[in-house]
Amino acid sequence: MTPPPTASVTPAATGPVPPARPGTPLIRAEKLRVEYRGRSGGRVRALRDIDLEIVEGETLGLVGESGCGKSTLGRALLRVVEPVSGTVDFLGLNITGLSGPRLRRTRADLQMIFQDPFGSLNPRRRIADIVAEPLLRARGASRAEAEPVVRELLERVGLGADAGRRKPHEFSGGQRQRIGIARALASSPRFVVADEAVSALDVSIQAQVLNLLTDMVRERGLTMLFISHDLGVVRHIADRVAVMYLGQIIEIASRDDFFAGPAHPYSAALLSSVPSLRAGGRRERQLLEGELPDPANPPDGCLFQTRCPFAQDECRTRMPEPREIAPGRTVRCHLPLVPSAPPGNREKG
Ligand SMILES: Nc1ncnc2c1ncn2[C@@H]1O[C@H](COP(=O)(O)OP(=O)(O)OP(=O)(O)O)[C@@H](O)[C@H]1O
Repeated sequence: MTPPPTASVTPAATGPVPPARPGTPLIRAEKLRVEYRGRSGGRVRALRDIDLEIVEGETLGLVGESGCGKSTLGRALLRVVEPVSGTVDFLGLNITGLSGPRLRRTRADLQMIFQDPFGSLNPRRRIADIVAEPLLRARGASRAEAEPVVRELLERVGLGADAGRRKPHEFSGGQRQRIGIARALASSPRFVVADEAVSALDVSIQAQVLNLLTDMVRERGLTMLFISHDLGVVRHIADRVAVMYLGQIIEIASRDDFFAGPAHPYSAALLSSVPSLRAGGRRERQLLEGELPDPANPPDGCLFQTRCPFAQDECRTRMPEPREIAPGRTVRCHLPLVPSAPPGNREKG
């Protein structure tokens, strides 16, 4: 296999980035809180003290209804959105306090693929300049260094090296998303957030772009947070799945455990809304009752209790803490649908 193109670049001001070590923590969020001013004047807690670890080489799928905080989490991990409190560590370095050139150089390792290729590509610029930008700006590469990297990337994403001379309007939606992928990978990042990266595309094009993305992520050993409302796509691409509800991660599990039988009633309702994904033994559709609460005015106790068919008194008064019910499987629910593994099994890991 040809190694991925890399420019000869200046090392990050944070020091040379250590080599990839699959399975070790790459990104860690601790008590990450982000708030916005709500329409009614109240505070919307978009992220409620999120604790999350993403290990090197994995793809974590992030799902949940619109407005639950998925994009905010992706952006906060990349330091595009500033947290009110909490920290983000990248390879053990707290990047929450970085600014200026140190932040800029760290950003070379942390890139984003956007949902809307139209919105994220400047219509007046040539594709070669758009793709080269992260390499020039964040890695400090020269134009001469960037040129072969960009040509190789444009070929790799299936557009041909000459695509660099053209402008975004000359390409279809799927092609523009390929340009978005090339741009995100130009600076040889270690971590990529793909935020609804294929949602705006036709289904047939979605599959092609998704395959390209997964191939490139695998080839380069990248770590990815894959945000999507489409559970079918997440099952295809993710190693683990995290589910968000009103700014909290309410379940996190391996892809296989999750799709075999989700542990949180909210996850179960999300899954049961997709006929082809209904988990074994729970064939009936479990409708989500009621409206998503106003995030500026959330309920007491468990945030999901107003819509949960299994809610008991305790759920209405006490917020459940995250609980590890099996190795690598955490749920924030007083009454999870999947019983805790007996201690013997848990130790086997
Ligand atoms: N710039 C902003 N100003 C005010 N409120 C915001 C802002 N961005 C997001 N929010 C609010 O924060 C909450 C989380 O939004 P976010 O976009 O992160 O959710 P999401 O799960 O990604 O939704 P979607 O799937 O619709 O993109 C929502 O209540 C949203 O209205």
